[in-house]
Amino acid sequence: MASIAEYYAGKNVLITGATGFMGKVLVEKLLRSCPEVKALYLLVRPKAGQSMQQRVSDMMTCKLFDRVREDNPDFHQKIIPISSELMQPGLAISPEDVEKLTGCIDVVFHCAATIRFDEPLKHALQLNVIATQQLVSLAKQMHHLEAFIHISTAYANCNRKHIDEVIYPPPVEPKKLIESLEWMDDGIVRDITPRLIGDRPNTYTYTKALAEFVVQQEQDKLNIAIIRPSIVGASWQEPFPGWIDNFNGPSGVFIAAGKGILRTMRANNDAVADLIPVDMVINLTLAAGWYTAVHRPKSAVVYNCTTGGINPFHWGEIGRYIHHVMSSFKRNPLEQAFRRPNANITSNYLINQYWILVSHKFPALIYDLFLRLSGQKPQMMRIFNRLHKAISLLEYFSSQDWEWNSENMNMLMSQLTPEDRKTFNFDVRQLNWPEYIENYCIGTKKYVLNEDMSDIPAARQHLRKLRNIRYTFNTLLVVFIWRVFIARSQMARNIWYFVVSLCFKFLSYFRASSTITN
Ligand SMILES: CCCCCCCCCCCCCCCCCC(=O)SCCNC(=O)CCNC(=O)[C@H](O)C(C)(C)COP(=O)(O)OP(=O)(O)OC[C@H]1O[C@@H](n2cnc3c(N)ncnc32)[C@H](O)[C@@H]1OP(=O)(O)O
Ligand SMILES: NC(=O)C1=CN([C@@H]2O[C@H](COP(=O)(O)OP(=O)(O)OC[C@H]3O[C@@H](n4cnc5c(N)ncnc54)[C@H](OP(=O)(O)O)[C@@H]3O)[C@@H](O)[C@H]2O)C=CC1
Repeated sequence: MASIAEYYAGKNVLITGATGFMGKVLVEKLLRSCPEVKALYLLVRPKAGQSMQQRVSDMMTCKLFDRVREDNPDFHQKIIPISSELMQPGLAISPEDVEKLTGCIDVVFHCAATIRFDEPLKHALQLNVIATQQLVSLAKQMHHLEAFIHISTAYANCNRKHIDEVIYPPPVEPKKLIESLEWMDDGIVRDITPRLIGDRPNTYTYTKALAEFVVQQEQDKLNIAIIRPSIVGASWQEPFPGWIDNFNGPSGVFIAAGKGILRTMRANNDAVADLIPVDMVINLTLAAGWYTAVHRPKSAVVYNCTTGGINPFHWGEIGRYIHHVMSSFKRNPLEQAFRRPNANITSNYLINQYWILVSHKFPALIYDLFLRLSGQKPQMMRIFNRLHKAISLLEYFSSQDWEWNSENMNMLMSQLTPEDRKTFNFDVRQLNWPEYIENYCIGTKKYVLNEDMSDIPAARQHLRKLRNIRYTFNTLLVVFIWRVFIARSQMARNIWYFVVSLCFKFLSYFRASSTITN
């Protein structure tokens, strides 16, 4: 049987969401580890005043592609951008491009989605469900298509506690929902959204569940695999340890903690923190593409791409490793930190609220007061309000426990040759969590914030300055409180005199004993 790289040799691959976090890693890995792939057709839209050509060119110059560039400086010749806006009818692909794609594509990877937790339902439905439906229709017209790989999420069925590698009945028939939302204005849709999503936390997980069903409906006509990654984090090894380019999920939390802004977060200590590195997800995705095309399973195969059942890591452990995370940030500090990094995880709501008040709101108030007094615009309270909104949306995932069955992931691994197991490694048992988290933190600094590692001494100096400010502030606070007490209470005065006289006696004793020994 052909190895994975041999399978992709000479193949034309279509990728949606290639400009996104996972899509980019997929493109890079395909080019680097399957160098004989014929061409990658990327469905890209123009955005923020940039044409799709420009966006793809910019993407290929980014650091992620350094290793591919080294191996093959002409790699860009294999990339063929196709203009497409997935929210439009027919995905806004020109008839010539449709003809080209239907004539040559062998494998489709569908990564595009809106992953925002606060997306209005209509928008999430349009992109995550209707666009998927349209892509499936396009795929059915492809003459040589061997595999259709859909990227879902392990949380599509987060209303269940145990999640098997099956497609569950959808919360509502997608067709009916699409038809009924068509005539409703945005206000009505907003009002009925909580009723519709029911026991799911957001429109994202709800629409991803519907999308799985939409894909499954075509399992008789297409060879389908559905990949369900859990919380996708920075890369483990490839192309560089710690590569990450966004603020989603834990990345924003780590950055906010590293900047000394986030000091407390609620998580269930005993629950599994199901992180999975992006390179492992992509390796599994490519292996699933190969397996689907070669074995052509009769029905859609679902891969729960998670770590919890195999190499579990708990929020409580993050709590213990947090010193590791924080000391990593103290060794490699982020620039312009607000305070020294020192975050805590707690499962207790009241304790969390207390720390929010003392460690978030109070310092923000003081800082904003300082800004106002120095004639600047206050900003810290606004930043904290946004942080609290983001954290409140993430806490659903950090305060509960799920159990995913990942037998298909193990089955797939057993099908790989020893060589492929190394090149397309998704053996999560090999993950060393403290080392991974340390690289993740450094990655947020290097690749998300684009901070120069040579500026670390200055960042450390800034942390020392913050420490001195804290010591001075704390000393002044204690003296102030004590002064207030002494002025008002006879007992405080008595204690104060007692402590002072005790210190004096000690000093006299030590001076006397050192005079005798001399
Ligand atoms: C030490 C403690 C350690 C403990 C670790 C604990 C970790 C817990 C993490 C739990 C994670 C659970 C995730 C569950 C994942 C489900 C998996 C998936 O399927 S799906 C995948 C998961 N999906 C997600 O994770 C999506 C979740 N995110 C969202 O839904 C939205 O971002 C939002 C609603 C939270 C905020 O919306 P909104 O307020 O409108 O804000 P915008 O987004 O519009 O951003 C505005 C600007 O701010 C920028 N920026 C952002 N953060 C930071 C930062 N920290 N700093 C600086 N800057 C930051 C941002 O780049 C943007 O810049 P620009 O582009 O304008 O230049
Ligand atoms: N990140 C995570 O933690 C997890 C992600 N997933 C799934 O993985 C997949 C990829 O996620 P991720 O890479 O993190 O997401 P990103 O938000 O980084 O990328 C989304 C991609 O979709 C494209 N896209 C969005 N809207 C449109 C549109 N209207 N027309 C054309 N393209 C569009 C974006 O293009 P553009 O650049 O033009 O905006 C981008 O390339 C998603 O299906 C997600 O559900 C699953 C589990 C966890």
